[in-house]
Amino acid sequence: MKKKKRLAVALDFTTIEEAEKFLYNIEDKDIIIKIGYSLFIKYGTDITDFVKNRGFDLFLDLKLHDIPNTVYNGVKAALYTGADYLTIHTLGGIKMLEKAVEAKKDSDLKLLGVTILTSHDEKYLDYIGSKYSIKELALKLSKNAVNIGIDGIVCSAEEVKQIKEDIKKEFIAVVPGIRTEKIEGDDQKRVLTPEEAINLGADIIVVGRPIIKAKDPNKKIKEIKERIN
Ligand SMILES: O=C(O)c1cc(=O)[nH]c(=O)n1[C@@H]1O[C@H](COP(=O)(O)O)[C@@H](O)[C@H]1O
Repeated sequence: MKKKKRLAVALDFTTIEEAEKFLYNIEDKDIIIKIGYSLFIKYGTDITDFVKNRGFDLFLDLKLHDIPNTVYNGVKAALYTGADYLTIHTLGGIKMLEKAVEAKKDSDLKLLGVTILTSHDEKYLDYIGSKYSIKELALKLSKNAVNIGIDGIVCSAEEVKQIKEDIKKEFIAVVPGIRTEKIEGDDQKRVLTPEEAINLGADIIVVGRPIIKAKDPNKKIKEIKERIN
């Protein structure tokens, strides 16, 4: 059986040259590469093809959030990239999620429903007028998404344990907001370490800056993998 990859590296560069240079130097192929829209908007399938052709699993992070018909077409379009994973916002609502599931149909694409971004803290609840706590809201959104047929959810390590315990159906729990040390002026609010996230139930952790800005990214990948295995 194919070994499950537990580390997704967020390739949050702004030019394809930086991304290519980074990937040429990466020794470990046993990782997932996440491409967000900073690269995808500019380079489209040039960047996704590059990731696939180098043998990495492709995590396309477009966080779709729109009317159902537009998201349906967006998911259909994403299928052409050969992505293994694609993010959509669970806050987009039930109809939108249903259309996303319909669009991916029998393909191998795994849809990941983002719950509450790891850069938010409780202040966000006031902003959206939620009567729920972040934990409650993330759980509610995850349950809806998984019931509709979304393959996985994205949440912080703070919520993942309860979400894993409360949802009986099988799904993938993806956890960003991972830190090995403090980053000055960090925009992330709900963060934990790689091993904490995995011990709390994450199936995949997403790590960006701690790896791509490391002096030696290969060493950092190795260190994180040792910490989660
Ligand atoms: O969907 C995501 O990947 C995502 C969801 C979320 O709640 N928080 C979050 O940080 N992410 C992404 O995960 C990556 C985290 O990067 P670092 O904060 O640099 O480790 C970024 O590419 C974010 O866009």
